[in-house]
Amino acid sequence: MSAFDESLFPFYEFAVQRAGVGIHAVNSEGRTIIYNDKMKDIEGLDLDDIRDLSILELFNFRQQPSTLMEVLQSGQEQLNIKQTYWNQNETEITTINNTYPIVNNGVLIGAVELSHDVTALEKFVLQPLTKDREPVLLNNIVAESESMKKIIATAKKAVRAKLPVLLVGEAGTGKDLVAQGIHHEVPVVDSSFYTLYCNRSDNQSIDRLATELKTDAPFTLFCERIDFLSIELQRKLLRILESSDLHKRQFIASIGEDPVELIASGSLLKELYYFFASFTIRFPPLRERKEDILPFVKRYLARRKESLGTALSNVADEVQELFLSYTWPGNIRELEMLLNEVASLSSAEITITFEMLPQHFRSKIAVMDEGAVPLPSFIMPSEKDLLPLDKFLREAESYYLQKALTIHDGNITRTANALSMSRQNLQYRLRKNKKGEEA
Ligand SMILES: Nc1ncnc2c1ncn2[C@@H]1O[C@H](COP(=O)(O)OP(=O)(O)OP(=O)(O)O)[C@@H](O)[C@H]1O
Repeated sequence: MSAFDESLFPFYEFAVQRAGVGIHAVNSEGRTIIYNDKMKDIEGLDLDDIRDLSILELFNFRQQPSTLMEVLQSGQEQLNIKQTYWNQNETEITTINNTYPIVNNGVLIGAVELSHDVTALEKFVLQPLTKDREPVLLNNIVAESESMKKIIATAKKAVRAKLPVLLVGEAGTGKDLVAQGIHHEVPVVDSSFYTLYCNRSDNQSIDRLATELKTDAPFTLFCERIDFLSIELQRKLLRILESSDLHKRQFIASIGEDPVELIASGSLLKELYYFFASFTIRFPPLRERKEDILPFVKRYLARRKESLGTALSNVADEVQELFLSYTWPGNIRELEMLLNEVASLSSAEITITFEMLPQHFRSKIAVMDEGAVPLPSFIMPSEKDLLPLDKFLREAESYYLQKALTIHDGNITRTANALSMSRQNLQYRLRKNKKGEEA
């Protein structure tokens, strides 16, 4: 088969588009040249969104080191790299990636990443192993920090008052867990816990809910992330809830950001907010209540030992310090998934040591240690966080140059060679960026 047989291109193209793995290929300059439908599903982006972006602009998309960029730099393949991130649709995604350099006639011409979406596997097979097998009780939730203790106390008051509750906090802070704790606080015979997973355009589940609410059965309804529903569906949900018997049911909802901002940006219906807001419970991110980190780890290891018989029961001092200094953008969920990963790869080890931490986590810590200013995220969660383009590009450039210098031990000549620029150009850009930072 000739490599240049152009009549085969439609077949290649078809196979790439229909493949069950995400495929993302970049040329040697880091420009995207292939981005298939599966990758679009995974990342929530379109080829048109990214075609004109250089890797500089793209590489912070996952807020994790870009394996494509690393492979372009090193020429070495990277296999079985697990990444968890929040895509453009604010959906949490876990992938396992294999990234390969593409070499033609001895010259590196680009890199290709194959992404396996294992989100469902994580959620339904791996995560339940760490979940409580018994009903979640408010008293069993890890609450060492003052703010978490206050959350538990307010949740108990809400149960007594039997009023709707609004849980406000970033993803992974424990809103779902507290909703379940509220449900189990005062057991009601035959009462069930229902979760309405709010999806922008999912009319059907709202209709199913309307039918369910017509019955007499007691239950707790948890509307998870109502801010993800379109305003039209929020209005419909409100109508259904208002026509239901409030005394028989416990209604709980969650949102991911401050309600005032969500209302102002048109993502939350004011009236729906008022419906739930009798008890508003705010969950601070984990980085603002670090006292919960080590107790959570301790409890996780004890449970894992009990259910799966793993030997792990301690954390080395060095790792404890890292856990306390890291910012945990994915909150307790991120910590829990990291522990899942470490524990599933452990055998007879008793203590979690630095060497047992996965490479992607160590890279994040390394970036923090270098004092690098985290890049503004390429995909912004809300309009207010958008930076002017030239400011974003300046920050991206500064970050990239610093990373490149670190890789080459601060050696200007080697760094300039690696970046295919002259020493003078590199020095000029470093000086310019420094002035920009001082200004
Ligand atoms: N205080 C805590 N004690 C024990 N486990 C916790 C605590 N907070 C969170 N978790 C665990 O972390 C994971 C994420 O929590 P949860 O699903 O409740 O977050 P969430 O705020 O509802 O996230 P999202 O907004 O993405 O739905 C769960 O597995 C949960 O069991």
